Amino acid sequence: MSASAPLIRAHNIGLEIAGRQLLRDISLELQPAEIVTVIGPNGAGKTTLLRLLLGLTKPTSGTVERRPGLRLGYMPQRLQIDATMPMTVGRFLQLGIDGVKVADALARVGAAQLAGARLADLSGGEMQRVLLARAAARKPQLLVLDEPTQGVDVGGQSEVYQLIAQLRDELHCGVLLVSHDLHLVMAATDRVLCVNQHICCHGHPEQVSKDPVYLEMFGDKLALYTHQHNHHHDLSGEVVDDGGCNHGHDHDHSHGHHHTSHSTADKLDQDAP
Ligand SMILES: Nc1ncnc2c1ncn2[C@@H]1O[C@H](COP(=O)(O)OP(=O)(O)OP(=O)(O)O)[C@@H](O)[C@H]1O
Repeated sequence: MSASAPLIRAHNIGLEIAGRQLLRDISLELQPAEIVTVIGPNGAGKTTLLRLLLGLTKPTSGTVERRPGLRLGYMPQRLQIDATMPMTVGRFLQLGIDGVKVADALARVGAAQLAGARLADLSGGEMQRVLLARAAARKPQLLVLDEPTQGVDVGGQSEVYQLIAQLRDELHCGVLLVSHDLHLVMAATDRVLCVNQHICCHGHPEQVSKDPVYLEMFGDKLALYTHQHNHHHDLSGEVVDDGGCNHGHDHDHSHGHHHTSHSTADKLDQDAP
């Protein structure tokens, strides 16, 4: 593969475990310096997809090709830290990675002051920055981040996404991330893959956010982010009192479908990216 060839290419991959099809028919390419975000409901197979692409799990069908010698930086979904563990941030960054310059690695994520702090004392947002610093320290060609804003307060979440975009610009690496922060991630990604056992829809964020399958899957959730309603509207737009029950819904079109309808998803299924 040449320098402009995809970093990873998956062709029709699927995974079946104990008779259960966790993922099926997934084809995709990850390009250098591109930010790709995987979204989907809980249990949709997002983490499993990352593991297949990284080669941590072998697909039961299809093939995954990685660029030979591909340098990966992986930030897992969670890291359990024992509160009594005395390890400092600086030491943690050096573990298993040769020649890491701790000050540079932390400066890259705006956390230079944390070098001497104990890992167990970090706040959620500080911990995510340190994990990002560690993933970036290998100067990866592909940075893989599983829910990078876990434990980060709402105010800090957009900073994490800005930081990810900054790392991409600085390291010219591809970024593959799983996220539940729909409202933030849509602004900070080049391409979105909406997954629920298979790829339900994909494309540029503005395309995907108008896709009926996406709206069906996330319409309610998006409405929650944009505004909270404690009332409904009738067809002419007049407010109808519903007795003060706070549903957090958008207008009428978001009602009645909290889960993906596979029949619709399958009907609208598109070509792989
Ligand atoms: N090794 C395994 N053996 C059996 N089932 C598994 C295995 N790994 C994952 N699963 C199942 O596959 C499904 C998808 O899991 P996965 O962790 O990939 O979902 P996810 O989309 O990342 O979910 P979440 O948003 O909740 O993190 C789940 O139902 C999970 O229980």
